[in-house]
Amino acid sequence: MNGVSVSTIWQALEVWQQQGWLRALDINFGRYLQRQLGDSEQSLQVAVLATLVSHKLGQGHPCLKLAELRRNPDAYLHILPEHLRLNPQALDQSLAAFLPDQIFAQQEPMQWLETLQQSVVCKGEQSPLVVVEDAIYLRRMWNYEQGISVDLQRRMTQQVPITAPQVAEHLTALFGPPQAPQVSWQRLACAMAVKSGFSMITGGPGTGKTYTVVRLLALLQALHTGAQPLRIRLAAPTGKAAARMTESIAAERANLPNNYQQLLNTGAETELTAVTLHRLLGSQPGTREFVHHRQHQLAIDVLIVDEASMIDIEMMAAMCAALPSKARLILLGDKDQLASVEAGAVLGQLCAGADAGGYQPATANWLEQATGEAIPANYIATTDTVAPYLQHTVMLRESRRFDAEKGIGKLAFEINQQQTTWLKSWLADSAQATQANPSLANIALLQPQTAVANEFYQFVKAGLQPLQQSLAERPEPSATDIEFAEWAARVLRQLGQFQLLTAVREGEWGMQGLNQMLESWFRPSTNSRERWYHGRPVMMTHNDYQLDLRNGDIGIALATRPDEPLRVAFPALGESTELPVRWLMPSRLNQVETVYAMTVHKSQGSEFVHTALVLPAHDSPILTKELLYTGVTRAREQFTLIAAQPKLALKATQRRVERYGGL
Ligand SMILES: Nc1ncnc2c1ncn2[C@@H]1O[C@H](COP(=O)(O)OP(=O)(O)OP(=O)(O)O)[C@@H](O)[C@H]1O
Repeated sequence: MNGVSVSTIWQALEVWQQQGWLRALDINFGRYLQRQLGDSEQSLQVAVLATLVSHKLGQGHPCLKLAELRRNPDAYLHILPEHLRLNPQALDQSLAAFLPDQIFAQQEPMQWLETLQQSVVCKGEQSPLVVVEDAIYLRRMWNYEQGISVDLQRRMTQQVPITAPQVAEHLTALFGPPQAPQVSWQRLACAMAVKSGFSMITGGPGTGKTYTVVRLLALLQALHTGAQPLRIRLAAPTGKAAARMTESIAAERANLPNNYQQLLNTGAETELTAVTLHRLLGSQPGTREFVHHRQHQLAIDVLIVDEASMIDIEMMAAMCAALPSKARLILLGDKDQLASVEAGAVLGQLCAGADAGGYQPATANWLEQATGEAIPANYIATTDTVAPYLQHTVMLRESRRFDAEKGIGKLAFEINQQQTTWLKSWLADSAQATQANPSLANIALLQPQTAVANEFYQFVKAGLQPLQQSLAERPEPSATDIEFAEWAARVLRQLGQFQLLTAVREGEWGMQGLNQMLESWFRPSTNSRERWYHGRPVMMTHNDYQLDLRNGDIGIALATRPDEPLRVAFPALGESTELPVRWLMPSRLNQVETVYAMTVHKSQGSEFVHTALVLPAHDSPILTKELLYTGVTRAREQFTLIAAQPKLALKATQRRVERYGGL
């Protein structure tokens, strides 16, 4: 070893932990292994690596990549908290020598791999760490990845006895005939999904994922020859995504031809109400275990999961284990969105390369025969190397909601493609760009220099005005409970009309700072000190199984009659309940935060009529094209970018999220 000694590096890790830059959990894991191995330089090397593996896991990476650590220690380990990254001058100079770039400057961490591989912590089937090339995994993460790979390989090779002409006939009834030279990727997606035990349908907003899935459900039942209808379940990673899936499927189902609609009227078998994955698998409070697992699998034939970009590898592994090997798994989602905040980027990794198609001739042949569509030559693989997952993936390419040449669609497209020419000119003068091209009217750029600028205040005030109005339209005290609940439901709907999204949590333009400021602007002056006040919008920050509330669920505190306490209204749980909202006492809600502003991460799976994305005033590795794309595509009708430094949007567009993993 050369350069800084390993004990100095270990000392730096301890400093990071004291500063709160590293979780105690991470360093304790390193300490634990070191104690097992005894006092030596080698065991300290193992302890450093183990601590960093745990640290990366906390950031959502299933493994530590040594080549990345070597290439760019500061950026890769990303240990400084946001406020220090945004304001490096605030860093105590005595800490500068402990930063990753300094301590790893003359290290060759790859050489440490040998030590690690020789160590008992990597030997045997139960070892806590696993090394694969330059990647170091926690055993648990490695097992998840292996479990998922083996499971999906098996599903992909499952033989499904369905012939192309059978499929073609139904596709024509459900979608109409092929419209050459246009290619219907939706028809292709259905043909793909009925032929295989595992398939993925990826596409941006409004590309018809729901439209396709409803037809796919009908097609699956129509092709099924068993005595009983297929048992189909729908699920999504979050409560909100599940509720949206249920709603959009119910709406789209009404457009099916009658005979196909009837196939979906099978009562309990085709359960068209989507549930969260946690509920489907049966989560058990206080444990990682689910009611359903490999030894007690779900009694279903088909599982369709929406918003699959939010599935982390632990959940994916649990889902694969709980799904019978003969059951079909269909994942829907937008591969270009941010991945789950937990570890892994399952959909992004499995669908990597889907833009280019990558179909082997055999795959393309089946698809063409079953659909009558001609797959353009540029989507056929040009090499003999088979990309197995791509043989089970269809990307929907045409957005029905957004025109790629107009406003929100244009902005999302340019960011997603990492193209900066148009973006640069739009950022330089968005008003001029809209004047020259009125189809850009649903996107706007605001450049307030500080968050207290009047320009920003006026913007937010206008955005929240309809909500304030509906809060003021409280029924008279003599109104019935139902009338109060209906009013609360109207207020909740207004909450979905306008939403500020932030890239970061801390700082002037971070979620916390903005929420504090907006509270000071908009809370009623009568209770300026109370944590809870009439009109406080809140979001759950954790799952609460007792209250049946999920991380990300949104409610609002409302004062009803003068003699009643303040209560928080959340959307009702299902159609069976009488009231459109349910009321909870604030004292029962321990894990909530104010949500005038929410982070882009938390906004996944939601859409707002007018979405405003706020960028910080300084660059940060958090600003990536995935974050911008996810933020922009949360907007249904209007999008505003708020950036004191618009050029940061260009930097972000050029930066990608790196999530390493072996799927
Ligand atoms: N092939 C089609 N023919 C006619 N209309 C279609 C077709 N595909 C989609 N649509 C319509 O386009 C709109 C968007 O489709 P859909 O809601 O299925 O997209 P999505 O990908 O599920 O969107 P989201 O981003 O909300 O998940 C819907 O109104 C749908 O009915």
